[in-house]
Amino acid sequence: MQTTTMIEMRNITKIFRTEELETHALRGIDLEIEAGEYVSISGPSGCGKSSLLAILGLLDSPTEGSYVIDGRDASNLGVNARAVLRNEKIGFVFQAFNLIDELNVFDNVALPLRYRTPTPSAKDIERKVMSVLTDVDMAHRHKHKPNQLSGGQQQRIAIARGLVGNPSILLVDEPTGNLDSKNGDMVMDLLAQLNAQGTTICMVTHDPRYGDMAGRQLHLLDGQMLEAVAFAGAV
Ligand SMILES: Nc1ncnc2c1ncn2[C@@H]1O[C@H](COP(=O)(O)OP(=O)(O)OP(=O)(O)O)[C@@H](O)[C@H]1O
Repeated sequence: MQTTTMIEMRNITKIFRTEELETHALRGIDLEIEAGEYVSISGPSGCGKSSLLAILGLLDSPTEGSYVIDGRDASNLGVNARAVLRNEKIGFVFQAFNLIDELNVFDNVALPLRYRTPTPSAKDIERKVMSVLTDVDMAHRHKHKPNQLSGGQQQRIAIARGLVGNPSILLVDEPTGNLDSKNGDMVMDLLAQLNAQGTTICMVTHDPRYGDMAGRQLHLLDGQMLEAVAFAGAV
């Protein structure tokens, strides 16, 4: 079967430097993620998970190393070029949902499309937003404000916002951290279902129960990949 490589990192290093201190957050990370994979990354506090996710998500650049996403070299892009590529290629889901309280569900989900140049037509935006809201079973709530929804529902809206631009990869950071176990399980089931339908997912979690749901589990320690355990899983 032919596969497409979505993520290709080689020897990624991240060093944070201040006048007195040098912190090696990532030490030579090699990472490949194929289209359709569901990968989890876990590890103890301070091991480099957020630093890696920030580079994967084009929020930060590495000190050294190469990063190709969906065939585009992102290793040495300036801030503006990185932002354009991020909008096109990356969907984010955060622990804290990060929805805008003043906007209704529809407008929250539409946001990544409205930042696009050229901006899609209103009709196109409506079609895409309602389609992803249907995928997460929240179309009936499109006029609600985030504070009128449960935590689990808010995270489903955040997932819809992550998916609306048809990204190459959905980056998910501790998606159940703010949820009770019932809502957490529901969000994890939704991610598994989206992956089964073809969405490529990379999730950072320190919860081993949820790491198990990914097709491949990676472990970070002191800025290095410990092991790569491959399962027949969802791929
Ligand atoms: N902006 C920064 N300036 C200096 N050091 C930093 C910065 N960001 C992270 N670090 C350091 O880099 C290392 C990795 O941090 P990172 O936040 O990536 O870990 P993490 O695995 O996400 O931790 P946690 O699970 O606690 O969120 C840590 O030693 C941290 O102190």
